[in-house]
Amino acid sequence: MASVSQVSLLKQKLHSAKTALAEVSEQKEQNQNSLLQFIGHLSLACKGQSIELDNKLAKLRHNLIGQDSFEQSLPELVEIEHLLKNQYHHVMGQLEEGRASLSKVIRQLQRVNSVPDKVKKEIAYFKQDLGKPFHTYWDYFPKVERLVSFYESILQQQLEQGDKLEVLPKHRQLAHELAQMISEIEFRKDQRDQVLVIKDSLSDEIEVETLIDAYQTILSLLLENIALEKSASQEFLFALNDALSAVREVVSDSYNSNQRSYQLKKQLNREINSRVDNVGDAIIDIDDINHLKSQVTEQLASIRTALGRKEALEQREQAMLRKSMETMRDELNELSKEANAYKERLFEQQKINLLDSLTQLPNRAALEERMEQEYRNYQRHKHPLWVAVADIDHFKSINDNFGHSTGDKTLQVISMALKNSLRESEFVARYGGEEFVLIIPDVNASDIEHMLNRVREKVKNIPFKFKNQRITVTVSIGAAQILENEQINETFERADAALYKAKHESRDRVIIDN
Ligand SMILES: Nc1nc2c(ncn2[C@@H]2O[C@H](COP(=O)(O)OP(=O)(O)OP(=O)(O)O)[C@@H](O)[C@H]2O)c(=O)[nH]1
Repeated sequence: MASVSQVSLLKQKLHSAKTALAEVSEQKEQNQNSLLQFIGHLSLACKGQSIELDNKLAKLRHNLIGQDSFEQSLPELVEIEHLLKNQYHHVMGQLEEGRASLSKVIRQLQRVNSVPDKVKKEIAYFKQDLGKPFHTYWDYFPKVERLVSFYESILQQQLEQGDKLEVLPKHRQLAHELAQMISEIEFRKDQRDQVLVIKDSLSDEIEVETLIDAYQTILSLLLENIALEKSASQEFLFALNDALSAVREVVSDSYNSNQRSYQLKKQLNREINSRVDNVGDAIIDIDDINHLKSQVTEQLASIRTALGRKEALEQREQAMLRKSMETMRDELNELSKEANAYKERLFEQQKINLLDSLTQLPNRAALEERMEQEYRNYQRHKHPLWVAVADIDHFKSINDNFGHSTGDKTLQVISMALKNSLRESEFVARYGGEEFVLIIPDVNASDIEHMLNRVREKVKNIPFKFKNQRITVTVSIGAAQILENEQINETFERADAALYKAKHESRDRVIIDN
């Protein structure tokens, strides 16, 4: 009996265990299905964000369908979690970048003068709103749409106004390039103030009309330069020609008048001679003394007249000669004045040609001349000779943050500091942009690094203050010593490569090529 009841109890237990097992596996299947469903939705939601993530999710879904437990897929899940995390940071980064570029565009929009007041206000609110970070792309897209609508209303307004041209980033770029080009052109002293005004007008807020005006003015200044140079030579040639023809005229005048007066003189001489002969004949022929007296008196009177005429002729000749000599002297004086002015102009032009107009340091042409000269010295005496290339660090950010004319002033101040930190026998030129080349003779290898570091520190210690902000500007320097059998250009290239290294090793440093 007891065993019968035990068996039925066991049966009961077995039945309920079976039911429980069935429930558990049903539950598991349900869980697995929900997981599959979840992964399916996650795949859809993430689709297109990252190919790697897409592939991993598809593979996981595929694996889970064939498996009766998802434990095997745990490593894949961990990987996907990692990818999702990365994706999150990537998206956040992109959103932040998007927000920053929207803010930049908005700042540019705020600079446009012709924005209607109402839109101006909306833009200001929008800008405040942009200060808050975005969390999803859905925060970002409407902002872009809004921005486009601002553009549209500004464009609309401008179309209605009709005359003012819209300032595009391309125009700003052109203005920037023009300003840079101006820095590289050598203008005459009397043109420089005008050029500075144009340069100022090109920094920061420009209008398209300003840009066009600037182009026109610069072009006419350049043309004027060319024309002036040409007319200077022309003036000189004309003056030279005038003077030469004056000389020729004087010579031929004096020849002609000489010829004429020679004939006259000959005739006069003949007359005088014949008078004298007549007197002689009279003395021989005439016996009556009274008659002789009157004859002689008559002859003498005509001799006197002839002599008087002769004297008058000679005086006239003398006066004519003096006059033509004076004309010739005046012409020659004029010519030599002209030649001096021309010489001065050429000298001035030569000086301009060798000086950088912005910094007044020697320019690239002057550098080449000096390099040749130092190279010749080196070949003769074999004393040490160094070439160093210095470049201002992050100079672009000075232009970007404080404007091109502040950039120009910075270049001027640094140029002076470089020049003042060198000895008389040393040389610095502006090679271009924010790059300078130093030629340093007679310094030993053990001293050069210390010497260049002094130059670097000198620049670093300049107390720049822009927009009430104390700024430290630094330079990186690369240097090389000329080697036996090396051309100086090769030394320059090694110095430039050392500068490149200095730039890559955190800047504000001196690197010597060894
Ligand atoms: N204001 C002004 N800027 C100039 C002149 N010549 C060149 N520049 C600017 O100098 C900047 C040089 O920038 P980059 O070559 O990028 O170098 P950087 O910003 O100094 O950076 P690193 O050299 O890498 O430290 C550019 O923005 C040029 O427009 C000039 O005569 N005046």
